[in-house]
Amino acid sequence: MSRPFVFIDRPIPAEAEAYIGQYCEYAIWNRREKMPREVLLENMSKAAGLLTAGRKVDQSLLDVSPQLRAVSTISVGYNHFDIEAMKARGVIGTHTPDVLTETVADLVFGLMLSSARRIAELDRYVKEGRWKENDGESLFGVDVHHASLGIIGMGRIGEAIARRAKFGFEMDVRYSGRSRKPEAEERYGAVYMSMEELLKSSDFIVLMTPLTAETEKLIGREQFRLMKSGAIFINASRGRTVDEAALIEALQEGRIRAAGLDVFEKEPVPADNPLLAMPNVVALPHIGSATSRTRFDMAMLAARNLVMAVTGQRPPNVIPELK
Ligand SMILES: NC(=O)C1=CN([C@@H]2O[C@H](COP(=O)(O)OP(=O)(O)OC[C@H]3O[C@@H](n4cnc5c(N)ncnc54)[C@H](O)[C@@H]3O)[C@@H](O)[C@H]2O)C=CC1
Ligand SMILES: O=C(O)C(=O)CO
Repeated sequence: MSRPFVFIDRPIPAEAEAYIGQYCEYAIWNRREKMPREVLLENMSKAAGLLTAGRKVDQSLLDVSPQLRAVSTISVGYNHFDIEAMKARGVIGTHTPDVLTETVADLVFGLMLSSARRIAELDRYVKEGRWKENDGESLFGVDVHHASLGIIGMGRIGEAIARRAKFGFEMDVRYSGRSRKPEAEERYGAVYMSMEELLKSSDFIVLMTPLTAETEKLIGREQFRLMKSGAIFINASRGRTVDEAALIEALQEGRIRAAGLDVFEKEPVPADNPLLAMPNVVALPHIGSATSRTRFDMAMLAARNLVMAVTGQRPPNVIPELK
């Protein structure tokens, strides 16, 4: 039987590339710069599989990919997949859940601690030689331990955040969502409540949902108005789950104390985004899963998913909507 041809649209670890090479013919775009469209078109015209991390898989891509049977993304989020178009064409979509859960939860805690204790802001202050200006109180922050934490999106990562909150920081955890999560209630004492109640009562609010039609701009002007005065808002989900203009307004008006953001409406975030000029905003370049080990594990899992899908086996990580 001839080996399937797959296209890898970004550099990946040598081990993942070698693994794919054991089972498939492949081409790889091994450079950091933007791929010319002709390269994509040429490869997709014959590819049975695509390994990517965020490329839009929509009708226009499917139209130039007549042989395509599977797309494997090196991410747990798959909002770049047009699920209906993939379903209609019978294209399998896989992602990389679980392997990044703890790494992302660590980063969320980093954002919480940095926003509450002003770590990034005061790091700049010391390095700029301004320590001598200090009058004590102007450097005060707020405590993370024993504070209340509202998690919107109590999934894999949400639970890992709840575990750290409960056992590491003795926080009072609450969550909202479409359904109750009895394990999270039992293990972390998480209290289920409406989003409105959660917003009104939490010192920290962490957004950890996938981006879907339902969660797009889930947090907007009305939701920021409901938040406790002095609340800290953390987003490590996707930029578009938040109405960024409303977030900017809430910060400018001092309705909320601070924000910790790993994701933005537009990425890379433009240098003139007002959020970047705010000392009480911690801004990171979408690095939730970015540790060497986790990125390696994600690439290996995505490679396995791809190989299984294009060699006629059922990969373990087909996205739920396409199962
Ligand atoms: N910043 C980063 O680098 C990373 C961001 N992410 C984002 O985090 C998301 C979550 O990942 P996992 O926890 O693995 O997914 P998951 O599917 O285990 O959890 C998502 C949770 O959100 C809940 N949810 C969905 N719609 C909701 C709504 N309207 N209100 C409240 N809850 C809702 C779901 O019921 C589920 O419990 C990913 O889809 C991705 O967008 C994931 C990894 C890294
Ligand atoms: O996995 C994801 O969804 C990311 O955003 C990057 O790890």
